[in-house]
Amino acid sequence: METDLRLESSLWIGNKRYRAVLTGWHLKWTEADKKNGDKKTVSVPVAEVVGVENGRVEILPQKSVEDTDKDFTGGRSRSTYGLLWSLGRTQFSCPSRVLRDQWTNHLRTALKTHSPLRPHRLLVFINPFGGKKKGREIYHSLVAPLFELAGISSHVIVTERANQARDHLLKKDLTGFDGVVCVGGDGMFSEVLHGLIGRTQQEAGLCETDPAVTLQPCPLHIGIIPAGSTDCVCYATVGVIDPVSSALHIIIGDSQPLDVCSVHHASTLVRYSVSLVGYGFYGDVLAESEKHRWMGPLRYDYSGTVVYLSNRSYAGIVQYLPADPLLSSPKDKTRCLSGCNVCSRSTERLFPHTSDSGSLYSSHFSQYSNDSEGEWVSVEGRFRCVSITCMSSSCARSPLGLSPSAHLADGTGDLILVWDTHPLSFLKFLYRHTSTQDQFDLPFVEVHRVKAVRFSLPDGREEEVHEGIGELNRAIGGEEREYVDTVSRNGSQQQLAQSVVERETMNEHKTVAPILCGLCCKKTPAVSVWNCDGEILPFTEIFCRIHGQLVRLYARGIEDAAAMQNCSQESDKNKSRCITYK
Ligand SMILES: Nc1ncnc2c1ncn2[C@@H]1O[C@H](COP(=O)(O)OP(=O)(O)OP(=O)(O)O)[C@@H](O)[C@H]1O
Repeated sequence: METDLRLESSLWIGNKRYRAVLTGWHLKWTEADKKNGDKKTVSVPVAEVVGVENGRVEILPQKSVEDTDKDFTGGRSRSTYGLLWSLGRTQFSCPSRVLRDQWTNHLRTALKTHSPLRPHRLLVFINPFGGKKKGREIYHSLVAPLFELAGISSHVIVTERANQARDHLLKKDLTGFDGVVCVGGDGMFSEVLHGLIGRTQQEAGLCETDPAVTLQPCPLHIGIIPAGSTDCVCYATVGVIDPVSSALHIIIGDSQPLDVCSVHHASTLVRYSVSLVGYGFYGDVLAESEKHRWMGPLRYDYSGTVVYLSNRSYAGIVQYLPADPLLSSPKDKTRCLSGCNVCSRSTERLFPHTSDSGSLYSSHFSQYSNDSEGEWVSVEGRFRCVSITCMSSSCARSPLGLSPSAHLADGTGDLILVWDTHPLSFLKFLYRHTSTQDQFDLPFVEVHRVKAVRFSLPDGREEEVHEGIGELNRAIGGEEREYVDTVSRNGSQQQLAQSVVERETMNEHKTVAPILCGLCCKKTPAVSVWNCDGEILPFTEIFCRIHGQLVRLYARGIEDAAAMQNCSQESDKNKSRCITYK
């Protein structure tokens, strides 16, 4: 194959002549008319080539093609500044049309054979109302031209209602698609996540509601084009919120596996989460912010302040199944970066070298069997917050995230327990999320790497909750309906019997919390609510299980920013690497 693909000839970039060689894995060109010592060579991995087109082509901000006989244009993804990627464009001129056609054909074949994970056909969902309502514009002006250059055909659906993307993925024919792209924020990603996981389990004949069932990983990749008000999943998996960088990761077929946490109540699957499942402070902030949606993104700052000032802690029993401490620790001060060793070892653990994935999954499942029940650890007390996160959950405001050493794909989550403490100490904990100081290095904070977590209320809480229900209804009338809506709107899957959820929801009101009623409430509520990736859960007592590498994103994780920075400076020194050549 290497020999078939090899092509070598003189090419011109501008008025300089180069000796160009395509080997299959690399396209290289070296200045031809210089003395040997002065000759510079540019080497572009074929895996980074976005596409090739005949003629002199401009791609961004607007596509234009000057159809000439002897030119072709190559686009490649390149890191411009740290984690930000952009399109590098090179215009080559050949001595003849025949040679030009040979080059474009060889390059296209090399892309097929040496970069096999590239998508050819994508299903794209655009939420026109996400974030600043610019989803459509972002996709058509920044992303679609790149997909076109890469020869990717996309079927675009602009959503007309919430959950349209999820329902489509659950019910419609997905044959021929390599991946699903969501243009929107975390809510839109969550829809696609639920749709794809549900569809995969349906097809495998698996029951998602049972936490003991080992779920099938999704065959389709998910791409995220950030266009929401919160784009945490994109930030934590790409390292930057930039539609062009994300589009380039999709085009070159980068693949980042991701752990997913399933949240269950009794025998019901409530939701899937990849980021935060948080009780106490984070639940209260979300509940409070829902009352002030009219404030826009400011509502989170406002609600955070209100909830902080209300100085609440909640009683609870937390049981957790620790992960193997020999593999990694949430306090080991490492970061999960591209090509992470911990995640790679986990891949070997979850998917040993055999095609029999059924048995592999059952071996993983044994960790949850009765044999491991003895390993459960139980703690009881009053907590400011209880959080479970499958990833660092870094975002622009908290660049290191809730758990800076968490891994994207090691099959574990981090459980963060913040015990009741003095308000100023808690403020210190919160503040440390915005700095590089270690938020776990505080006496009232515990962090554990876990495979599963159970949360329950201590005995006797039930009565207190009953008393609180009146207050709840007075403070946030109609909340009961809202709970049911939340589950049916965002809750897991079609096959979750709605009636079960509604019945459970009604029952749960006997035990579930009066949610936050702000500073106006004289009595501290007995229980908080769970914030699950930005949605309020209708149940207090939950069971969470981490599913290793259940989905794959078109991303490559966080590249080492320092290394990338050096690379970028090097490339600036050598202008020929910033390819815009003729
Ligand atoms: N056409 C639509 N109309 C109304 N809601 C929609 C539509 N399409 C998707 N949604 C829903 O909008 C919600 C928010 O979308 P998204 O995450 O894209 O934006 P966002 O601005 O980041 O949202 P938020 O800040 O509320 O999380 C999602 O839960 C999604 O289900």
